Amino acid sequence: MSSMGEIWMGMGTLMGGIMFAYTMIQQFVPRHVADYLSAYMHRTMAFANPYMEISFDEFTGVERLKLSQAYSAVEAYLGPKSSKLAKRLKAQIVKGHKDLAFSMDDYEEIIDDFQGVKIWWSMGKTIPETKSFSYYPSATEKRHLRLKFHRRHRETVTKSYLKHVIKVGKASMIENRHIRLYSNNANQGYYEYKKTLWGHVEFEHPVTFDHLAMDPVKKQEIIDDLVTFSMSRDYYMKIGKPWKRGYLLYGPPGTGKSSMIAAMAKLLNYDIYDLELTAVKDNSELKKLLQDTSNKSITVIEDVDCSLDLTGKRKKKKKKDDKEEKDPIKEKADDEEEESKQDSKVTLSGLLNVIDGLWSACGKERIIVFTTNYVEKLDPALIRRGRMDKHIEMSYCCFEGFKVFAKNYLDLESHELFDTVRRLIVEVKVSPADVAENLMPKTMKRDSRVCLQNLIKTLEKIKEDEKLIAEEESKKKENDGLVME
Ligand SMILES: Nc1ncnc2c1ncn2[C@@H]1O[C@H](COP(=O)(O)OP(=O)(O)OP(=O)(O)O)[C@@H](O)[C@H]1O
Repeated sequence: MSSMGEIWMGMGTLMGGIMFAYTMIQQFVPRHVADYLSAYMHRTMAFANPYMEISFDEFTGVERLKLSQAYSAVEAYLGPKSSKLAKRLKAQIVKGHKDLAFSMDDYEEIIDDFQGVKIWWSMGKTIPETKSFSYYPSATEKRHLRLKFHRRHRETVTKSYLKHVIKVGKASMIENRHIRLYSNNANQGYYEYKKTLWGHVEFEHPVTFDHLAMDPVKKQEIIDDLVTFSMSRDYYMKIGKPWKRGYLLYGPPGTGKSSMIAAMAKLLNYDIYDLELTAVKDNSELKKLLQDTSNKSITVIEDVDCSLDLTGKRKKKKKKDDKEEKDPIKEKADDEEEESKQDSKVTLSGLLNVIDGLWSACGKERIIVFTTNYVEKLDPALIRRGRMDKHIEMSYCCFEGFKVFAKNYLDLESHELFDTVRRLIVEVKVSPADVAENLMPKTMKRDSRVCLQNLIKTLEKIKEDEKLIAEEESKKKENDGLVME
């Protein structure tokens, strides 16, 4: 009787023979026959192979541009195991951690153990065949993590082990999470491999709600609203509404709208997606971009009045330095950029669909924020309650707001400075940004007198500007009168 070893050897020779014959046949038979043979071959191989495999691709979606959450969770789960078990590792520095973070290198394998079941994990990648030579990695080079196990453990692996992997991985991702700031025009690299829908950086804005100078009652109301939203999963499920909320922040320049968004993200630990509408080609690109945002995120459209007009056509954003002389080359480049923006065809209805169309129900825990300096210019449809659930006016500070400034910046022993700042903020209504700009004694080690002088200069400039505006207006009125006569 043949031994087990002999049987396996025989099987091996047989499989090798089949493979050889299969390769030869493939070259000479018509395509549809080759496809049929290929499927048959795989079934035969699978029958003989006692192991099963499951793959996790790095990217998902039709165009394979969306980072797979399952892949990220598995990667996070395998991280500590890889650093102990793998022989070839990839190392990277992670913000906020002293130690390097390790992960498995390409084509490396480690073995995991779960309730006595052995699981092999390997890291692989697919490189598409390219005909031309390139120095740069291909855009379509995609990684995958693959696990292999004996098929008698199918139930254990698919029902328990994978649940365990995803749970542990997700917990580790949350623990090591840093807020990211995504932007849709940051990653338009020259090279194909660099192009993705969103580019991101770590979000390091230091502002929190404690730093925001505004009416404390209003501030607390906003905090409560945000926290309630983030904990209302069951409520949204019960009433059958997508778990999302819209905020409209409006008010004069420099009154803290961007700072408020940063404080919101910090409070909830959400990523920020800064959507530059003028860089979006059309409605379908807008949809793709929004579909590619993650849960627990804030999508921001700043100065929405400048990005889209009420008929859905594009408007030029007013350049600050219109009156300044410009370098002609830079001017040409700017004009070209502006023209390309004009080519984009995002419409008002496209934007409305993005906010409350069918697809928007796909994500969870999403906030959308519009900011504007001119709320009256916006189409009421865009900001009606239900779309933009909460309208927040950011304005010049009241006395309570001034107290936050005093706490943030002032040397409280300098009564002269204290009084001037109070007057500027509460009475003259200088924008918080202008005041903040001039009040940095703690950080900049400037003495109070310098701050005071700066503030007085700011005040004088404001008065001068006001005088100029008044003069221009009266001249215009006079001219209008002459024309009438
Ligand atoms: N309410 C505020 N509380 C504290 N600091 C503020 C406030 N408003 C403005 N600042 C200061 O002014 C700077 C600019 O403010 P910010 O960019 O948030 O204003 P904004 O309303 O978004 O302006 P814009 O409309 O011009 O975009 C901030 O970095 C901060 O230092």
